[in-house]
Amino acid sequence: MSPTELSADLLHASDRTSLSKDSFKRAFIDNLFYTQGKFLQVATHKDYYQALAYTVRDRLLYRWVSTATAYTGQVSRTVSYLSAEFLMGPSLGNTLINLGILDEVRQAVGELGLDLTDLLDQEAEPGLGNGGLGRLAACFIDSLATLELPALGYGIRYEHGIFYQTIVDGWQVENTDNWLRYGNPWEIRRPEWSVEVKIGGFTETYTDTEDRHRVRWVPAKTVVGVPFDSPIPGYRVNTANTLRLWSAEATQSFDFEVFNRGDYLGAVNKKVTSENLTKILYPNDETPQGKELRLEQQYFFVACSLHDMIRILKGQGGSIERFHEKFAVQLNDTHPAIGVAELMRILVDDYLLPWNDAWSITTQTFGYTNHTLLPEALERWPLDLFRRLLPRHLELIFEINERFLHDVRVAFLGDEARVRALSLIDETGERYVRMAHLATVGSHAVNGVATLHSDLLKKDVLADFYALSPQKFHSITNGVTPRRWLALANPRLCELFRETIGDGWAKELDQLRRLERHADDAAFAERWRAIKLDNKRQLADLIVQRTGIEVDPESMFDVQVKRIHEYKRQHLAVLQIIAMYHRLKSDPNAEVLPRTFIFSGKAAPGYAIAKLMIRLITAIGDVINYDPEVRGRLKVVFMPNFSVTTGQRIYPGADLSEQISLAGKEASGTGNMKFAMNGALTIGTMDGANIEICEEVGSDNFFTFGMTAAQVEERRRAGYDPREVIEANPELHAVVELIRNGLFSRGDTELFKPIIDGLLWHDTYMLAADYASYSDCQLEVDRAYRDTARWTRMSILNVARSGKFSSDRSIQEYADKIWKVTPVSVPLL
Ligand SMILES: [N-]=[N+]=N[C@]1([C@H](N)O)O[C@H](CO)[C@@H](O)[C@H](O)[C@H]1O
Repeated sequence: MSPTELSADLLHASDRTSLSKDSFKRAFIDNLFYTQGKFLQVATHKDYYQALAYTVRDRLLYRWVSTATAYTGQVSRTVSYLSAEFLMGPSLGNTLINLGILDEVRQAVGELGLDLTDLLDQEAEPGLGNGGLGRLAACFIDSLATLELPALGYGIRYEHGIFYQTIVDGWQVENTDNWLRYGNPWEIRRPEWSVEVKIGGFTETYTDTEDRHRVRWVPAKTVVGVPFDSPIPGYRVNTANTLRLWSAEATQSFDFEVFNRGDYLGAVNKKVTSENLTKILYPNDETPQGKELRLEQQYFFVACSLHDMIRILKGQGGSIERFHEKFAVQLNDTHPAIGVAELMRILVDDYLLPWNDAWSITTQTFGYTNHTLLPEALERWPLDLFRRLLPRHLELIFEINERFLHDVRVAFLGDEARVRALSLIDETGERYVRMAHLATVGSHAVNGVATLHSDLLKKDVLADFYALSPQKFHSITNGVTPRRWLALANPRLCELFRETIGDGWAKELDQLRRLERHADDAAFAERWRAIKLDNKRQLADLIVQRTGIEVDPESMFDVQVKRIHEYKRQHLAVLQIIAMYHRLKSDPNAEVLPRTFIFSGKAAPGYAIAKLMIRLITAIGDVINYDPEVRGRLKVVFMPNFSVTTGQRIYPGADLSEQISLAGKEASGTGNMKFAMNGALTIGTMDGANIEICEEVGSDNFFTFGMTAAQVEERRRAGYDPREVIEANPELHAVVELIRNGLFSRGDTELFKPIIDGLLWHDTYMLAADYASYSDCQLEVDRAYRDTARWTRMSILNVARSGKFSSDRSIQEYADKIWKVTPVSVPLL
């Protein structure tokens, strides 16, 4: 009997694969005892959670092993998704949804006197990402598994993820995240697949025994990359792909010799410095941290991942010349772009492939996704730092550049300006390596993450590359997984779906379109409203619990949750709220539609204006929320610590989704999609994916305002003076004066001066220019909300027409257009 048959037999024999309620109860008690060493009476909620996690994990491992067996057997073409961030969120709930056992497990633990919701809340959230880019990676690997596409997610196992945000005296305070405090039942350490990574040092050429010219890289130090694997189950399929996160460890954890010389710190120095490599996630969204450690982190996980892919290829008898046939490697932004040079180093230096063969394999292997147009977000590394950390890679990048610019000169004879613009090397200042250029030249496919964004990429940031190789450029609009963002986050609404259209929508989101025929059904609309109100009540409970602020679930919940950034314009919403407050103060008996403004989001610790924007939000709340004349008709809440878990609680309870970035700045947005599919209506600019949401749901079910991206450019070209605009708009002028005079800062006119001065003298993100249109649009929102039947109909149609925004659709496009990969069905062992 073969090992596979034997293990299949043993697996079937054990009770640890069964999904039945009773097997669960038995296994749960077993794990509580044998894993946690506790029994029901003395166990803590953490113990119960851990025991349940291990019980569910067993069922997952069964699929994981079955999947690995299927893939090994078939040498299937595999997607490798390289991302410095994976914002996974808690695993237990999502796994129960994808295995289709949520109800059984809820019942099983219920019969043991426990509440599944409590246990779900025990799980620490792995915050291994900053925002949209990291969460997109998580949604994508969920869809890859659900579509039964062989895939590996490769990233970094940060010991400390994104900071835990608390609000103290109205200010953001960053607290170290300790997601690993109680261990992580969802990962398995795989030391057997460790990789040694070189860093620093120098290169030297030599002639080897076969008289061949070779280059040797003599590193200054080596670090060991240890993989931690987590199973990624697809929805209602047997497939469980792998997320492989690399952790840095020392080649030698304790140097006895140094210790014997009485230098204890010296003895552990290697261990400490090595582990520092994956100690913490850089908390910046859109603003690269030009720190040495950041480049080391990027090279470390990319080097480990490429080494690991070659191990897998070799393990299946594959040859290096066919690496690109086995692996389709996607670069999630430029953070892993060093991969282009690393694969060339391996192919040329280690496998001695001729340059052109190596380059052909490399360019056929990589695809590059750009996620931002913000110039300050495009990574470029100083040559000195590069030379010091990665001397061989810099040599290779120069070679790549020389050959590339030769082609450019042939294509654009005598156009040296274009040569400078396209070069991988920015010759200004201390000279830099442009990572977006390396990624673009080294890939066979480049894509933006929404139609407008991809157009602007072709017209602007990568225009010269588009002119050179238009065939490389694609557009694949982002998506989000309906499993976490609907099935798990909004069970009430999904129950109504089940009764009305069945539950095929979770795998085929376009099926939601069947709800359209119920949009005018009064009884259905009544239920729809009742569900939204219940979700709002639940959100109101969370708000008072987290902030102490009482809010009225009957009021309109007007929500803006995302990273704090000037281009996302949370401060535009603040200006409008102050105008509403001002209007109310000038006529307290005016008929005002009660609104609760809910903000949430983290500011990068070094981004002072963003932190001041949070302070402004809490400051206006401190005044408005306790102003007796307002009588609770306006409430402003800043919910601390926006995360995947918090998002799951907020999206189902929102009425209005604020997507108000300056057109041309938000590449896509993904929160906008989560709101729409949970029945919130959007007030938004024609930016990123807002445009496509508006197209799908219909412009009469979307509140549009503001300049388009073209109008923004036009206005900027024509010369933009924000003071002129503010002077000309009495309401806006009054609002600016109220802030300037310290109404929201106990008379301190200095506190918000940086924001006011920014507005008056620069207004980089054109708040003043879009203010009037935004303010008018909010009045339109009021009118629509008063017409309950109309609002409910719009809400139903937003959900019914949000099918496009499933990450399954995005991934199918990547598979068809870029990766050329096909599903592999996995038989259970
Ligand atoms: N980095 N980055 N970019 C972003 C987000 N900030 O993470 O990627 C997200 C995922 O593509 C986009 O939705 C969002 O618009 C864009 O700003």
